[in-house]
Amino acid sequence: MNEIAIRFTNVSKIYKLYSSSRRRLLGLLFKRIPHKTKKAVVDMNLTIFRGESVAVLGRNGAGKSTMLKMITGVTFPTSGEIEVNGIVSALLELTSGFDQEFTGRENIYLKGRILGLSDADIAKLEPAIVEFAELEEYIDQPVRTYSSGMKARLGFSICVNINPEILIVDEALSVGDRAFRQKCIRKIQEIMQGDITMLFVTHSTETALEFCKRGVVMKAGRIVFDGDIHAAIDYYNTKY
Ligand SMILES: Nc1ncnc2c1ncn2[C@@H]1O[C@H](COP(=O)(O)OP(=O)(O)OP(=O)(O)O)[C@@H](O)[C@H]1O
Repeated sequence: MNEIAIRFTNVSKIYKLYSSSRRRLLGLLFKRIPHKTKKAVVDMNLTIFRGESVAVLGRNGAGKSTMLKMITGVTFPTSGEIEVNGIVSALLELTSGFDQEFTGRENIYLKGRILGLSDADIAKLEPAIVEFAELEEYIDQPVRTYSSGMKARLGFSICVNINPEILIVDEALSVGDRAFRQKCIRKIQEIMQGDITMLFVTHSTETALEFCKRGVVMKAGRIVFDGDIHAAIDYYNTKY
């Protein structure tokens, strides 16, 4: 039987919009503070099996990032349930969780621990992480001395070298210069040869076709198509 990697059951996410930061703060304490609501994800049901590579297509504001953030635990559903089985690595906010005063090496341990790895496991992965990030000279300097590209390279390198079981990629991601981006794409292709589950948010149907076999099309928070990637792209291009 196929193993479930990710399952959404009747998941909705409703954001509350307040007219000022003061009201937003009060809104955390009192339910009655006036606000508008935005349904970012509406009653979503979706099952992704281990080893599947799924593209999520949809225009700006369709709810794609909200869906990913709920998988990684950055935000929580307002209602419904999300089941996630496996170590998740998200190429979304690559530098989140870094301590600017810590060195690159110390941050590898910091982020590795956040991702649930033991120090012994991280020690084994450390050389590959440093090498891939091309930060040998700087790895023992505080991260605050890094350029934004260097930080992103370190973040990317940690995410792809920890042997994730579920990889979440947002194409908005731009890591370092062109040569490094090519290297990232090759690395993603390489880890996709294994038994990894991948979720790929993209506006590019070409990229979706290159990486994914299944396509989910989202519109206004709902899944409007789910199936073979060719059919999903056809739906997105002609019926969306
Ligand atoms: N923190 C938030 N507070 C309020 N509204 C939000 C928040 N995050 C997202 N939204 C709203 O939820 C809706 C879905 O946003 P989301 O970022 O998930 O869309 P998206 O499909 O990822 O878009 P894009 O392609 O532009 O990245 C949008 O209308 C957005 O304005």
